[in-house]
Amino acid sequence: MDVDKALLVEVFGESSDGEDLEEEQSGFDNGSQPNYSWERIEEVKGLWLCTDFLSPQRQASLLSAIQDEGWFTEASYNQAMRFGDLPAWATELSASIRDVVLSSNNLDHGEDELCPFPLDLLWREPLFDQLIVNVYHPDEGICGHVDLMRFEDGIAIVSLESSCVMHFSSIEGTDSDIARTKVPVYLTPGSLVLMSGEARYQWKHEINRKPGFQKWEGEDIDQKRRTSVTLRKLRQIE
Ligand SMILES: O=C(O)CCC(=O)C(=O)O
Ligand SMILES: [Fe+2]
Repeated sequence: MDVDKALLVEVFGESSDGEDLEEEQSGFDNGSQPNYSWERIEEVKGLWLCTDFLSPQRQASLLSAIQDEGWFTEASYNQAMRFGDLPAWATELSASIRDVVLSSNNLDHGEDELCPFPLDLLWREPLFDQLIVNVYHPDEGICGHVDLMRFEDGIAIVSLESSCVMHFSSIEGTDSDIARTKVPVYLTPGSLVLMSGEARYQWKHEINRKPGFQKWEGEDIDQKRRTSVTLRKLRQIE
């Protein structure tokens, strides 16, 4: 087995017709029925959450593939970026994102609003060509921002290691109710967030991990190290 194949097998398991593996890899409980849980965040058009995107085993494998890159050898290193050709594990992750969108029930609905990722974005090649891995220690987060315009529409974020709340706030002025309201989204390890359209361009996203801000259903979230993988596509320069 060559190194790339060995790595892919480690991260994503052996391709096999065995039923158990099929279930593990595809999220299909009987080979035909999709069983991923997709949640549409109603307040933020274009924002979708798939809470069970990666099984615990795949989360562990993905983390070890990231670790094997050797990007985070010092505690002070907390971000790595790659452009263009992505590592094999990230290309596989992209393929899994395409698969999990295709498994959603809403594809043939015809209404973009009910599809987790617009189909024209889903079928672009490559789906993603830019990768950021962020490592956050307790109390560290990311300030409210809209991702840079140098990236196309259609952004994916995979969460690993621990849970956090990401807040979305409209970029509209501060006067309206909608601008004041922050929409909380609970990101658990193994979850996938997809942002397109309004969610990508009209809403800022932030993770405030200062004491008192990480609460879910009234309870403080116990902060631990969190790793995230963000996948985007660079805009072509015209
Ligand atoms: O870590 C995250 O979940 C978000 C990262 C992010 O928003 C970014 O890299 O632009
Ligand atoms: Fe971002």
